[in-house]
Amino acid sequence: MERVTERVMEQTTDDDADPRDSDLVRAALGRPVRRAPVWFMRQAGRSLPEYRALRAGVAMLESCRRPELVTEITLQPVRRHGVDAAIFFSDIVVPLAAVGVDLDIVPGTGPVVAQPFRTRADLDRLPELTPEHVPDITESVRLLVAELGATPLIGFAGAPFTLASYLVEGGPSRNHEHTKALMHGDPRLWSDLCARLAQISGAFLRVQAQAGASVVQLFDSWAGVLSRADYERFVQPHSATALAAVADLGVPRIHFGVGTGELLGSMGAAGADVVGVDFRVSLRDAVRRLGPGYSVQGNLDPALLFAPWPVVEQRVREILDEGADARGHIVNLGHGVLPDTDPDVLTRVVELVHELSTR
Ligand SMILES: Cc1c2[nH]c(c1CCC(=O)O)Cc1[nH]c(c(CCC(=O)O)c1C)Cc1[nH]c(c(CCC(=O)O)c1C)Cc1[nH]c(c(C)c1CCC(=O)O)C2
Repeated sequence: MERVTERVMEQTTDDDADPRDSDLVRAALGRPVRRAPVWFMRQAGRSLPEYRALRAGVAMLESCRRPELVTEITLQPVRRHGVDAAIFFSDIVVPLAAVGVDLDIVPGTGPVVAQPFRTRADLDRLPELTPEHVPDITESVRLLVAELGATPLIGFAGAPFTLASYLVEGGPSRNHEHTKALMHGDPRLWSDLCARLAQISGAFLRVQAQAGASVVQLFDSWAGVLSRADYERFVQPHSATALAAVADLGVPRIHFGVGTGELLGSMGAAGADVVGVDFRVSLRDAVRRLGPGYSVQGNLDPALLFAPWPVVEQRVREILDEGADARGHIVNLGHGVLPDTDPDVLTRVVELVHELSTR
């Protein structure tokens, strides 16, 4: 643990109230932290009974558009676990629905698009996103930032590739065959589709950052199904456009995907301050692949949270130790919290990370 504490600075109380001075933001920018920041992807959601109670009878997409509900659901895991960040309660398809795409989030399945996108004419169903499409998002973020005080809010969007895969396949997909067929069969249309999606993602991130989110995360969850060559040719430029949309706002940018061990360097180069690492690659290897200019986020296997506590504890210790190789480390899972996770284990992980990384 020596190397973890070396990066930990003296506790200060002066400007504790500014989320831009939080350990999350500091770690993202490679600055010294008071203690290692920890939060969990999908921390707001089905693993919490208080979430299920609030959501009863309200459809997922509808719940994302009600500011009071969004605020309460976003705050639940912060209160319960004492995590170092809130993640905005929404979904990657919310901006697509906001511009008029006919889709639904089906429980147990995920986003389902009524008419899959396959032809140039389909682009007409994908107008650009303006802040006027999502006034409720601005309102929710403002309400949240007021409630959160010193705790930073992470805004997010889906990356063009992951969004395109839902639009082109029409729903979740194992092989992404229609997406890959379009990408390679009509590269012009693919590029135009992703350019439109990059505008939508970037604008959605910008709305959240301008309303007060302190950090943003671009989720390219399914990018790991691509070779590095295809990623760099067909995807990276569009993700770079989405990330560039908030470059002038000074909010650190996290870029995340699953199974992206071969893509980490290219995902960093798209314009990220932090690269998310899943549980397949050790943080030490990730840092080596990325080079010195990036912080890392990750990478506890969400399934390990079902193992006996000593296993979890040992792994958390290792992750903190490996993360110390990076200029900054945000402790997280390698992917989202699984629905049946015992919430008490998440709370224990937060306590352990804080205990181990506090001087
Ligand atoms: C691919 C993806 C989606 N949505 C998201 C991604 C990228 C992250 C990842 O890779 O896991 C991102 C997302 N979705 C949700 C959040 C909210 C904040 C948080 O992380 O806690 C975030 C950041 C809420 C949600 N999004 C969804 C839920 C579950 C809805 C419910 O409670 O009924 C939540 C809380 C629905 C959703 N939406 C999506 C899926 C695959 C699902 C699950 C479907 C299911 O198994 O029921 C698309």
